[in-house]
Amino acid sequence: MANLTPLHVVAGVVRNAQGDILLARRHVTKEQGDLWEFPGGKREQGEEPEQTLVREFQEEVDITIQRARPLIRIRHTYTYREVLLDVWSVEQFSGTAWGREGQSVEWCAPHLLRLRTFPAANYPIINAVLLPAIYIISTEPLKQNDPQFFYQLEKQIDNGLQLLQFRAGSLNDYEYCACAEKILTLCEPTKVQVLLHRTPQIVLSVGAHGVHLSQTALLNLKERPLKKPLWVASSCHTLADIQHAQSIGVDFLTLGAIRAPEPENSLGWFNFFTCTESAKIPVFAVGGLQYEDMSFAWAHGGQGIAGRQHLW
Ligand SMILES: Nc1nc2c([nH]c(=O)n2[C@H]2C[C@H](O)[C@@H](COP(=O)(O)OP(=O)(O)OP(=O)(O)O)O2)c(=O)[nH]1
Ligand SMILES: [Mg+2]
Repeated sequence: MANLTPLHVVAGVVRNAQGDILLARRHVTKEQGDLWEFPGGKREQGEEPEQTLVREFQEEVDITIQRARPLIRIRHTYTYREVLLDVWSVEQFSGTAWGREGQSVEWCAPHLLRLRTFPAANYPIINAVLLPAIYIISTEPLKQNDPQFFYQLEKQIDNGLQLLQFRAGSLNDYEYCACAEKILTLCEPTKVQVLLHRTPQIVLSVGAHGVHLSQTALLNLKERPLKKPLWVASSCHTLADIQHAQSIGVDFLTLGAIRAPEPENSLGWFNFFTCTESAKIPVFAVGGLQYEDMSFAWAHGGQGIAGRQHLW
């Protein structure tokens, strides 16, 4: 008889001082043999996921984990079993990694992760690894050369901005493109990824890093509008939106509003969690959030938080 409970597997993403990520190569005789993986293994009875993570890292790669936080949970059905891959981001560890079970281990630069062959469940996890925990949505510039807007942008870049969505409903396409080009120039030295809340054609014409689709734009699409490695992100409000986003190959999404101006329209953390549990791609919480909400987002299966009022 088929086993209906998914096999709970806890794995960890560890970065060294250069930002490279620890990978291990699964033994050729194991399930998913000869593929690269994030070290980890099956949760044993009575263990909390964090205890599994600590034990598996000790057993497999001789690393002692001091602090970790949830990154993403993905359910994947292999022919032999459904697996719940519970992936953690390791924030503090000690020790020097080596393959205690005879497996190869390697530190891999993030931009090379997509070139490695992993088990099928891992592909959305790679996006979660490549994305930061904060997705900043810009405020509206008043005009194409709004000095206050660019001052704020430079401040954000100095504060470590990594992922930006440029939103400016009041600018026409010409003004929007001029502004986007200036943003891209300012963001280039620190490799900030800039997604445009406009058409995929505009993304290609100005050389941005991807598109952010509104819920309406998402629902009108039948296929992914840009090729990888450009990002395709979208705004979602319901589980049906999420399923559509996944069916066309969206890379990540924002889900909210967690706290809407009218409380009766708020999604809330419990509903957010229900959605992230069935989602197979990274989900940012959005809507009335502040930096202090980050640990709630992580605890409820989110990649992190997105927003503008309080974050920009
Ligand atoms: N550790 C790990 N397992 C993964 C990844 N991706 C993925 O699909 N899996 C699957 C493969 C296996 O079916 C399962 C993990 O099993 P495992 O063989 O690592 O478990 P374990 O360390 O407890 O090994 P063992 O004691 O059974 O030998 O999860 C990943 O990135 N890391
Ligand atoms: Mg293992």
